[in-house]
Amino acid sequence: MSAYIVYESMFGNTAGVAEAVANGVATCLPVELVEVGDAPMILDLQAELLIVGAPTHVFGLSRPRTRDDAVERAGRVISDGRLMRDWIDSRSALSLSVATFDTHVNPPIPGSAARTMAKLLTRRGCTLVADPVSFHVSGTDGPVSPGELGRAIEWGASIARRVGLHPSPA
Ligand SMILES: Cc1cc2nc3c(=O)[nH]c(=O)nc-3n(C[C@H](O)[C@H](O)[C@H](O)COP(=O)(O)O)c2cc1C
Repeated sequence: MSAYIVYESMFGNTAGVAEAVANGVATCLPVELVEVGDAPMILDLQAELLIVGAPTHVFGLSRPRTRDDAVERAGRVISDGRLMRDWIDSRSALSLSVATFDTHVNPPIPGSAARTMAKLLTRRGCTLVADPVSFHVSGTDGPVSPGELGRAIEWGASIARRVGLHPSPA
């Protein structure tokens, strides 16, 4: 059994949280971490557990317009290719175990990329193995709020333990 973590990130905060989640998962399962623009097609994934992470943009997942706003703000961003919503948007049924996380400003405002991704993936037949979770950043550009990277490591480890101990039936 192995895990794949795919993330989208403009300013680097979600990338940092994804790395922390990967460190947690790696305590139990082999794991690969990849930016969404470099990920294989979702249908071709050779993993039993898929974890996806993205920044919350305008109450949900990024769109071309919100990506442009991030570029205007930062000049350069990490994710400048395929959108997470397009990567997830497979027309075929999927049967992966999935968990979703996002980054989100603190104090929180309504809406969550993690919940949007969970909805898109379960609609395609994936099974959620944990409730969608948000990790906080201190402002639009970050940094990740104190304690959140530790929480991300523990979240990754808890999912890997759960899935590793109770693999879904073949
Ligand atoms: C265009 C844009 C829209 C955003 N909309 C929201 C929002 O609706 N809710 C929220 O909590 N944060 C919002 N944010 C803040 C992002 O969630 C924050 O920039 C992100 O967590 C940083 O992650 P990253 O460094 O991986 O891009 C927005 C940021 C941008 C650039």
